[in-house]
Amino acid sequence: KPLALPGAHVVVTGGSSGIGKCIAIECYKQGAFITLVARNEDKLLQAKKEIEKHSINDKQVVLCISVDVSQDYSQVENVIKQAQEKLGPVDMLVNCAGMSLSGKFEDLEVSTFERLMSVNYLGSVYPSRAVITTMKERRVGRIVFVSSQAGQLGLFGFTAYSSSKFAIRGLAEALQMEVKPYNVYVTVAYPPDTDTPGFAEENKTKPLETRLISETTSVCKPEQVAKQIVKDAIVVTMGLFRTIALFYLGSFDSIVRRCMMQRARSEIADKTA
Ligand SMILES: NC(=O)C1=CN([C@@H]2O[C@H](COP(=O)(O)OP(=O)(O)OC[C@H]3O[C@@H](n4cnc5c(N)ncnc54)[C@H](OP(=O)(O)O)[C@@H]3O)[C@@H](O)[C@H]2O)C=CC1
Ligand SMILES: CCCCCCCCCCCCCCCC(=O)[C@@H](N)CO
Repeated sequence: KPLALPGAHVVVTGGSSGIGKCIAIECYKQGAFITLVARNEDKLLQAKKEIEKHSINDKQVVLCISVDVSQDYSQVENVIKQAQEKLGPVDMLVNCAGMSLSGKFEDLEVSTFERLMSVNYLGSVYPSRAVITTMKERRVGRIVFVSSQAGQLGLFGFTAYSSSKFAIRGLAEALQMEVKPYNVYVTVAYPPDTDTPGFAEENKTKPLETRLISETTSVCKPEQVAKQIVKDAIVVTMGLFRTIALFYLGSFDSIVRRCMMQRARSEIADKTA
């Protein structure tokens, strides 16, 4: 049942920096082949060199592809095609590309809401949409979404960021219900503040209240956050919320399974008729 990482193809968006880079290193250390997806080519090459230091055999490959995951679906689809041609079908997709901008609601430009929604939300929809058909066909796959603690609680200064991270949760839970019968598993990570280049950038413009709220918890190391995310993706378990919702989700899952079986039966009946 757990996904075997040795020899697996893992695509990490946002894999050139911070949490994404640490996730790539963690998977590479366990024998995976990696595709890094981000915009800046220098940062991609830098990260590739760093990741390659952790190889455990001489067959492992780190592929880099530059694309903006938030702009054009057909570009993202092409990137996934290229990656699959070089390293085979994607076994695990980690949607880690994202950014944070904070400020009081009335001080944020309207364009900031559009930007965060495209990068954090659509930037997770596009790569997932591009891998899902093959995963369902192969009956193999993991899709990881990186939300945030600010994706569980709406917090001062995060009207634009929190909503883009809440959106990810809705997407992930709905998608999980669709793909579970195909042995494809979806996980969502809700990390706390983590010491990354993106976090340093965010702190330059954080409102005081946001900073004080954020300082009530400690800052995590990206290696530690990455380790947990990879572990949760390999061995899928249930969080507290999911346990409470177990009855409902379980009965919904069985509706989905029943429909799938019914459809399969009528297809067979049609063929033999
Ligand atoms: N650090 C933290 O405190 C927390 C972070 N998170 C989330 O974790 C994720 C990673 O954060 P963190 O490691 O701090 O971020 P970093 O800023 O350090 O790294 C972001 C990565 O995403 C890439 N990226 C950003 N925008 C795009 C885009 N439009 N298209 C393709 N790639 C893109 C960047 O490369 P490039 O710029 O070259 O494209 C880079 O590789 C984000 O989704 C963030 O919201 C969640 C909770 C806490
Ligand atoms: C049941 C839920 C538990 C909630 C615990 C309470 C936490 C309050 C402090 C939260 C600090 C803000 C985190 C945002 C991290 C982030 O996404 C940005 N740093 C990205 O750069």
